[in-house]
Amino acid sequence: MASRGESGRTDPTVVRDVGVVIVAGGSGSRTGSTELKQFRWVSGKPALLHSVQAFMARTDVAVVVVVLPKAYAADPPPWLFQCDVDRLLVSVGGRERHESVVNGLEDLPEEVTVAVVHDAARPLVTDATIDRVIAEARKGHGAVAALPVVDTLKEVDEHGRIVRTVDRTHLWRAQTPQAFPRVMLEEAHVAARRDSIGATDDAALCERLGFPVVVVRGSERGMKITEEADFARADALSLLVE
Ligand SMILES: Nc1ccn([C@@H]2O[C@H](COP(=O)(O)OP(=O)(O)OP(=O)(O)O)[C@@H](O)[C@H]2O)c(=O)n1
Ligand SMILES: C[C@](O)(CO)[C@H](O)COP(=O)(O)O
Repeated sequence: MASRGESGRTDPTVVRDVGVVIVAGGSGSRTGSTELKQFRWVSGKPALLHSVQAFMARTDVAVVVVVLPKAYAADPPPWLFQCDVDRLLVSVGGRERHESVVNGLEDLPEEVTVAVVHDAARPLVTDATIDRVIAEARKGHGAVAALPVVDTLKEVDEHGRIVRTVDRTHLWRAQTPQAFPRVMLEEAHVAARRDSIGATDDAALCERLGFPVVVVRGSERGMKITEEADFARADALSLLVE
């Protein structure tokens, strides 16, 4: 179920084949706050609005589907419409992130051939990262914004004892946006539901089927707001010029 904004304009000369699903349907429990982290302000505006406006600034984006918790999907916050409302749809979130993604994908219009999934919890997404993942998805494979691991990684047991040091040579930290040929992502989610498989990101559902997925360099600005302390970090990062 989706609702479309009212007024707005479209430029018939622009080819808009990209559909973006911004997943904002979570409860943000790890912040310890009762206020939804995706609605809280970061660098002068609600976290979610940063991503909506960033994706709408890309000329090849046909539609942005915002997936909200059920209570908000029927009556979204008014500030959400500070964008090109003609390209905005609102869908209802699911119990798990991957269910929210599926609900958003189902509302993408038929003309969309490239599907992008982005966490509303990553408000400071950069234009360069968005363009990189879309460019790679256009080549027929999945693309994940990511950063190489630069810290030494330790595997630790339940007592806090280090079990071993993990070879980090080929390890990257996956972020979002993640972009895919639409048919690839839809097939991956159908298979995951059939096999009762969940995953913390969309790329994993494609990888398990042997679909090609590459990493593209993301940004430290692409950090995810997970815990309360991340809000101050995001505000500080927002001041950095990439
Ligand atoms: N059922 C869910 C769960 C998560 N998300 C979204 O997926 C993104 C990444 O998830 P996460 O950071 O884990 O957000 P929450 O699940 O809200 O956080 P927590 O796990 O702390 O409750 C967030 O933008 C969140 O809103 C979603 O749309 N639907
Ligand atoms: C999708 C993601 O942001 C990639 O790093 C991450 O897996 C989301 O994890 P979360 O536990 O749902 O925040």
